[in-house]
Amino acid sequence: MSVIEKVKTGIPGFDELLYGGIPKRNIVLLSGGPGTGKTIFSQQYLFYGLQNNEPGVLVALEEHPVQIRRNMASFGWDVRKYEESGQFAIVDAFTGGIGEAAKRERYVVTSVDDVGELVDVVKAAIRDVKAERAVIDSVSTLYMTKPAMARSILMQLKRVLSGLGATSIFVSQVSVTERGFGGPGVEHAADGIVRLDLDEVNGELVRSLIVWKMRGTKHDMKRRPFEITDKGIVVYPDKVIRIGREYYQG
Ligand SMILES: Nc1ncnc2c1ncn2[C@@H]1O[C@H](COP(=O)(O)OP(=O)(O)OP(=O)(O)O)[C@@H](O)[C@H]1O
Repeated sequence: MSVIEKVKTGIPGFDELLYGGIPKRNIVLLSGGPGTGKTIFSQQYLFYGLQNNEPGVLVALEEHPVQIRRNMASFGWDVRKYEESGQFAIVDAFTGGIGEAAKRERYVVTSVDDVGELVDVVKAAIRDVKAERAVIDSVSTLYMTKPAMARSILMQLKRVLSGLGATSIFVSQVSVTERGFGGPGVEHAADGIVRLDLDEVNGELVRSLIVWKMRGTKHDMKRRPFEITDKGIVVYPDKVIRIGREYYQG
């Protein structure tokens, strides 16, 4: 019997929900509304890899690479030395190559509407650093204006990343009230879905997550609370949370 290799996210409390980690080469859709912690979760996943000799690539579509390095450093995740040693790369799919700071970026996608160009640059970055982990933040940006293309865009990226051996998180933005994870095209194409939520309970915002699907492993089926601290995300795998979300989302 072959045992499926797992990739530890390193997020305290989370790997237990997956009985060890994400099955290798899976594409995990990390879905949630604004401010739910998707970016922090995915950056923590990459940095844990770097600390454990697993190179990574971050495809930045939502924020300037300069801002990403700064935000990561604020959690103690300083990626510069890993960029210098060739174990980490940020693909700049944000600036379009415009601006002084953008000129210093090594991997730049000039037209985000051109998925072919994006795929080529991502491929080069993955090969150069020999990435075992990849994050796209966010995939929603790629098909916001052309939802009919969502599935084919996702499949192209999946083929490249999974084919090159990377285990990936695709950040998927959904609106606060949306019950889904980013549309049927992507939800079925992804190997896993993790949903992050922020809900008002008794006048207070409460964070929780649920593993909706994960090909290649059994997984926890309960809604678990988590927190964001100065060191990143901490999940409480032994606590259950009920948020009565069905009331307003039926
Ligand atoms: N040092 C910190 N300590 C505690 N919470 C923090 C800290 N830094 C950020 N946060 C929380 O994390 C949230 C931002 O998380 P993140 O950027 O990962 O969200 P996101 O799901 O990617 O959102 P969006 O889709 O809007 O970009 C902030 O709104 C804040 O509540």
